[in-house]
Amino acid sequence: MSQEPLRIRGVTRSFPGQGRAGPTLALQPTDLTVAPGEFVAILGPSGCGKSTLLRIVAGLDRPTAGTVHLGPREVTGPGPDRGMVFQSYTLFPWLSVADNIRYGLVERGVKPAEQQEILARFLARTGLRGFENHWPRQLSGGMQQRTALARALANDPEILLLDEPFGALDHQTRELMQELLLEIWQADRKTVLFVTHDIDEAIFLANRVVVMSARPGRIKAEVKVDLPYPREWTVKTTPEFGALKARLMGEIREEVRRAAAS
Ligand SMILES: Nc1ncnc2c1ncn2[C@@H]1O[C@H](COP(=O)(O)OP(=O)(O)OP(=O)(O)O)[C@@H](O)[C@H]1O
Repeated sequence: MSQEPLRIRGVTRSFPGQGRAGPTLALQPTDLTVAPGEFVAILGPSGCGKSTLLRIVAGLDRPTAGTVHLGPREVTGPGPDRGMVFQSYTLFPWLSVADNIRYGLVERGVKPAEQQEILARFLARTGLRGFENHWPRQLSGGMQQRTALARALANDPEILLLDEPFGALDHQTRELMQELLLEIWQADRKTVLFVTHDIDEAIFLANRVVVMSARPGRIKAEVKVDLPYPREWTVKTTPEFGALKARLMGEIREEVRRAAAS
């Protein structure tokens, strides 16, 4: 699928109150453009509306006001042009690894020979060769997320939407998954919008880090990450990485304090 820019314009979201509680304003008017092939990380404290914004881009939620366009098309619901991976494991438990990865291809009526070719490619790229007949419950958390990533990529979406995809993994597995994602991105340059609250993860992966304020969320800062690609884990030990980290820590600490005081 050719890639198109993502344009988020004036998107707000408030959730109706329940009982005596008033409505929750989750997102203040938000504008963001993501260019084709860019890797943008959205960083922010818990509850600042990161997932809400990503769900709106995915078409799983509707904004209270504002619009989202992928190329010329307005987003009004989910579609195969956007591939999503969530933090919680969302594989279909009744389908094998292979059938999970093939799911979107079967839905779209892709010919069986082409399905096999795509499946083989993404099993190899995500290191899952040999596990195609396993059930999700037989896989470690890291392998489940590899399968989820392969499932999203197999549909050749215009943009990948990743919501804390490694958030439930242990530290070592998380770092390996970051390297795997980076390898895939460096090879394909697929547009990525990646939500995280992990500063190191955001810097290591992204070209640009967008920092959100405490709730109600808005974009309060944007930091370009000029570290060259291909990146290896050793980049985390460089002074340039340290300087970016110090700057982003400052931005985030301010927001966490504000959130705790409110
Ligand atoms: N369906 C909903 N109904 C009511 N309130 C909601 C709903 N979804 C989100 N919220 C509220 O909107 C705010 C933003 O939530 P969101 O999940 O987008 O934050 P987040 O930045 O992704 O947080 P975290 O990092 O903890 O996942 C929170 O206060 C949350 O309670």
